[in-house]
Amino acid sequence: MLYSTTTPQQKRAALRAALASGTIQQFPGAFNPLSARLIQEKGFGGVYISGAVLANDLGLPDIGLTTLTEVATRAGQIARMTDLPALVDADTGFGEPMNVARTIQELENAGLAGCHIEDQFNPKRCGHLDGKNVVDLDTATKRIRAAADARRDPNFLIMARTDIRAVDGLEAAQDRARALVDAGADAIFPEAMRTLEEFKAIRDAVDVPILANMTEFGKSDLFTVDELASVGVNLVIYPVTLLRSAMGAAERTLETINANGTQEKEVGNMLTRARLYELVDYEAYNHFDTSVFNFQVPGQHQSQTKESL
Ligand SMILES: C[C@](O)(C(=O)O)[C@H](CC(=O)O)C(=O)O
Ligand SMILES: [Mg+2]
Repeated sequence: MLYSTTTPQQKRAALRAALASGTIQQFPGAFNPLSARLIQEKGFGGVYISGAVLANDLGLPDIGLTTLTEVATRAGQIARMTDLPALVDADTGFGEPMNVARTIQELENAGLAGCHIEDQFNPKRCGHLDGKNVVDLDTATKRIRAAADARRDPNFLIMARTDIRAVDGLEAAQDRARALVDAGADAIFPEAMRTLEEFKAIRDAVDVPILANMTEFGKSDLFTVDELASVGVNLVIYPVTLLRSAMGAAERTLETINANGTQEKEVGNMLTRARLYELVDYEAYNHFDTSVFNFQVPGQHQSQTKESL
């Protein structure tokens, strides 16, 4: 009821343990706080909070227009609705090293379990689009070092994302991944890998957990979780999947209303009122008052509820 009772510290420790468990983790992207509830209910190990989704949700393209305040606020709203650890996309860190340090502390304050910081130039773009560029090694490693030094909870996960594969090739991605780990990254997100072999090459280059981004309509095929586990991937994200599904459904429903003058035909595909109430734990709120106002009035024998007064 209200919010998760698991503390951010517990979630961070849980994320560390999950990544060290040897079992691949699957984090779907929550496009709002309620969808984080659904992700938890369906048994996933964690929640991803996508920068693309946060931007698109505001009607903006994913080109670095969102601010730290917007991202930390929304990510915090999502993180506090679930007991699962939440990993947030911090883009390029919202500036250079000093800003990156502040970003980490704000994300810690917002209750996140970790974040990833990428080595793209600003304005950044989706890692699966052409025409992106990366900063030099010195700038990239400084961002990560600043992030690692700034955290106050040693379990807050600093993941370094490198977009260099699409710019300078796979070997450059291996070299950069190693350098980012040396700079203090706890995990690596190699962006826009094209094949399973490429994931394997990154796996061979570093000893820390690695992430696979299974975003649709991008440069990677949609590998199964078993395929990804077979090449040593520790964590797979489905960043924009739920937003695309939800918006796809919304579009179809609007078309149905236009075509038929009623939504009737789509009702069977909707989350029912009962399911929606279940997800927001409506029942628990019904009982809240009765437990709080169940007190003894001096001079009377039986306890009285608010209703009987
Ligand atoms: C993972 C990602 O950074 C995101 O913001 O979710 C995006 C996803 C996408 O645009 O499909 C990315 O750059 O891959
Ligand atoms: Mg992103």
